[in-house]
Amino acid sequence: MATVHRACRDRRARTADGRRDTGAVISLRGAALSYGERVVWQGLELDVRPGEFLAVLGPNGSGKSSLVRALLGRQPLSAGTLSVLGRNPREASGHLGYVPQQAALTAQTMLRARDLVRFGIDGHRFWPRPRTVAVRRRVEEILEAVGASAYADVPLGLLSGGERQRVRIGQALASDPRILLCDEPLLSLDLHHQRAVTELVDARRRSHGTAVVFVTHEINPVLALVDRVLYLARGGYRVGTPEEVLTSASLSELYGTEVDVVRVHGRVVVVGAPDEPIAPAPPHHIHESDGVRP
Ligand SMILES: Nc1ncnc2c1ncn2[C@@H]1O[C@H](COP(=O)(O)OP(=O)(O)OP(=O)(O)O)[C@@H](O)[C@H]1O
Repeated sequence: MATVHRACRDRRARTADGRRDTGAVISLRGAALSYGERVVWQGLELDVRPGEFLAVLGPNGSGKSSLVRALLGRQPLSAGTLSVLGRNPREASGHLGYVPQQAALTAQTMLRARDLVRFGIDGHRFWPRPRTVAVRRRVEEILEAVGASAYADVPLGLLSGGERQRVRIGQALASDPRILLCDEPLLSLDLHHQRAVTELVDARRRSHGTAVVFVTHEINPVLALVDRVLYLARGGYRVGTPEEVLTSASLSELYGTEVDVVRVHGRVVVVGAPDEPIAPAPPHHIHESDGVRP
């Protein structure tokens, strides 16, 4: 027995690529992602801890969704290493919950919230799936947890954007993930639904220690919840608490142009940040100490 424990301890002590385990559920070292000649980001050093809420910000085309795809094991890095739960991201994908960007659904779809959540539990199995009492009970629990019980049997195409987003979060949570990846889950939601969605995600990470990587264009709806911000722009990045990263000095340096960060009534407003992707800065722009804040 003691041998087994020691073996487990030893396995935990090292990550898949032989580095000492820091307890991080996501670990990127010297990571770069390119499409052909186009370098999206590079030199990325990042550890995400269990239960941490990391918001990923940046202008259009800065590589936020590409990062999510890399974490899902769907997009290889062009340099550096990425480990998810101490493994290759593909091997860890069963422990990840993913809330994709809002996809258009036809009003004709007959799929219901109940079906989508069930796919989250047993979607990886081939049909026919046994509808066990345990699965049915779990579906009900999740629908209840995300506040979707009332419309569990309504075709998804007839639900509002906010209702659908609750169901998607339910689907992502159904497999009891250790990491939740959310790609712009607040897009096109009104303030009330934005709050409901962010509270659901926050409750999950507090109750289960699920790490959250939350891509968003708009920091304010999650500002009070996030532990750290990863801000991608111009091929580089900054990472740290919102107070560290969302400053005029930090973002001006990252963008290579003057950017003002103003705080008004508890909201953060970034003024002067270019919307369009700018050519990445040359590699020497990224300092070793950039953004690597414990
Ligand atoms: N499969 C691909 N092949 C080639 N280029 C790609 C591919 N996917 C994304 N890109 C390009 O990589 C860059 C980063 O795209 P990505 O979707 O990751 O950015 P983003 O920050 O999520 O953007 P947005 O905020 O607009 O959703 C963009 O310039 C995009 O056109």
